[in-house]
Amino acid sequence: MAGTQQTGVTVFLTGLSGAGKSTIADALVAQLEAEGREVTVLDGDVVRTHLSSELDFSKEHRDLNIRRIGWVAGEVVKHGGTVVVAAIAPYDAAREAARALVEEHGRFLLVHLATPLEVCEQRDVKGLYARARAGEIPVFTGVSDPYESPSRAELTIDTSVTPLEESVARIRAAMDPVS
Ligand SMILES: Nc1ncnc2c1ncn2[C@@H]1O[C@H](COP(=O)(O)OS(=O)(=O)O)[C@@H](OP(=O)(O)O)[C@H]1O
Ligand SMILES: Nc1ncnc2c1ncn2[C@@H]1O[C@H](COP(=O)(O)OP(=O)(O)O)[C@@H](O)[C@H]1O
Repeated sequence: MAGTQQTGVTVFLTGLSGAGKSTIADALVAQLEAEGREVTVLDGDVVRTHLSSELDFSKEHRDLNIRRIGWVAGEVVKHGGTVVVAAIAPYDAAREAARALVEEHGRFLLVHLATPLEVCEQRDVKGLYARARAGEIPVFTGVSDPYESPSRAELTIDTSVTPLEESVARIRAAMDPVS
């Protein structure tokens, strides 16, 4: 019934490659599903395979990618759903545009994974930083392309000092509306 539908929410994880977006998204989704909640996951890598396969990593295409993610998230939230986004989303204006699309229909939590570049680079989960430093990837976020820190984030977490379980617990707590 429309009047009793729960308010939808989007958790938007932003940060450098290797900051911990996918790791935290996976653990958060596992917890939400264990609670019996269905979750729509919009992970940058997956979105770029299915929805944004023609896009490159220019500013224009990154912004378009994030606008698409924001629109899809808004559509899910409109119907009371829960969305977890994991995307670099390096530009503040695009993140705020995604926020606006979601907040037309429900709640939006921006989580800035502020893990230092040195730590992300040391992790180098996919070997991309080494390739970027070698000049094989000409525009790589944090190395040769900007990451704008959020002007407003509901949560800021540095995964080099915050255990995974604590990050998930903080985000999960922030998802519940203050009564
Ligand atoms: N040039 C360049 N810069 C940044 N990232 C790159 C690049 N090329 C490929 N990749 C891989 O693409 C993943 C980021 O995609 P996103 O859709 O999240 O990026 S964005 O939000 O549109 O900026 C990102 O995934 P994560 O490492 O999980 O962040 C990278 O694996
Ligand atoms: N406290 C932590 N929180 C999240 N990830 C961590 C933490 N400590 C180490 N890691 C590791 O850092 C890496 C983060 O990679 P990933 O989640 O793929 O980042 P992203 O999706 O932002 O590119 C993983 O290998 C993960 O195991």
